[in-house]
Amino acid sequence: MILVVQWNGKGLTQGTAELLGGARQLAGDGPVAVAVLGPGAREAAAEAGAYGARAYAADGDLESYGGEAYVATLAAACQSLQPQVVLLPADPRGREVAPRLAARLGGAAVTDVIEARRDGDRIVWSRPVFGGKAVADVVLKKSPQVATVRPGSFPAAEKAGSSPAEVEDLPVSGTDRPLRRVEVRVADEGGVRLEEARVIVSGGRGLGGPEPFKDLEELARLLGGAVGASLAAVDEGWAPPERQVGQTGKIVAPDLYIAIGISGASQHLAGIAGAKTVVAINKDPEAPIFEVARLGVPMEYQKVLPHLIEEVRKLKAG
Ligand SMILES: Cc1cc2nc3c(=O)[nH]c(=O)nc-3n(C[C@H](O)[C@H](O)[C@H](O)COP(=O)(O)OP(=O)(O)OC[C@H]3O[C@@H](n4cnc5c(N)ncnc54)[C@H](O)[C@@H]3O)c2cc1C
Repeated sequence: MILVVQWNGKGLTQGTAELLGGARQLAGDGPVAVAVLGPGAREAAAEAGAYGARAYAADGDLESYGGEAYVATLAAACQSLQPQVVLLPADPRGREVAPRLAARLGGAAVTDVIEARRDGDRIVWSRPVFGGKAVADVVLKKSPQVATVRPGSFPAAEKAGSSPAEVEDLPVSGTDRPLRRVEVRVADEGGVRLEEARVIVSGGRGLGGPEPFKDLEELARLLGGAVGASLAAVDEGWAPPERQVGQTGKIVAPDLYIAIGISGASQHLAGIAGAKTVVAINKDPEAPIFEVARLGVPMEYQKVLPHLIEEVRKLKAG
């Protein structure tokens, strides 16, 4: 069995549909299952039926107990379900849980997977290394194989129907530890979430100040996308930290990534390795961003951006 995990219970997410797509590829004719952990998990898990997957739910407040509740609950589930592979989202929770879960089950973990394929009995997991400059193929020698998968790595599974799955309950464990959450502060991301955006318009230090980010927002709005930023722009206070793209920010995989005034440092590129098309506007024709850009505009952005916005506006109107 291949077990796909989702952390919260508000319906099955796009990310889970992608993990299900990957699970289906790797499972061949074998069974695929979804486990949803958190409040509302039962309802969300039932949607797995539409994908022909089995459904499990640990419906309860795990978040208050930190990573331990997720690890303990999943470990107990894996001990009874015996999956060969567990797929987790490559988000902060997934990065925390994957190695701990693998260690507890005597398995092995691989993080930040961007591709996976069957090679006979083995699964070959591909993950970026050296800040995205190279890709390593990894074969895990212990089972279960626990992998965190970056968004956009697999095409989302198609729904085969709409009938809800029978949901089996998983007991919630790990809530008897001394760690308790005292407060939650939710960052107001407003609009489209970076991780789910199909289009991202990102700005860097080359914008020269916070004002031009309003134009980036306008372009992103017209394209139905989200605004991103380099670490330099975030450090300057021109964009909030939750907008940072890169090695220490968000890992994104949009269809279109427009980088404006961003040099293309390896730490930034590490966050956009999964972008399908990169467009760069940068006044320095030698900027490394052009090495990954399919379309490059080696000009000052002030001379390009207003026209770009105007053209998109016309196209949308016409
Ligand atoms: C451990 C570590 C982790 C890091 N993590 C991240 C991360 O997650 N994300 C990240 O982004 N960075 C990260 N960095 C920082 C990274 O190394 C770079 O410093 C940063 O990405 C640079 O941001 P930038 O491209 O906006 O700025 P710069 O490198 O200063 O580039 C600005 C660019 O704008 C261009 N420009 C200037 N004026 C104009 C104009 N008028 N029109 C058009 N172009 C113009 C310039 O030619 C230049 O190429 C990390 C660094 C370290 C050491």
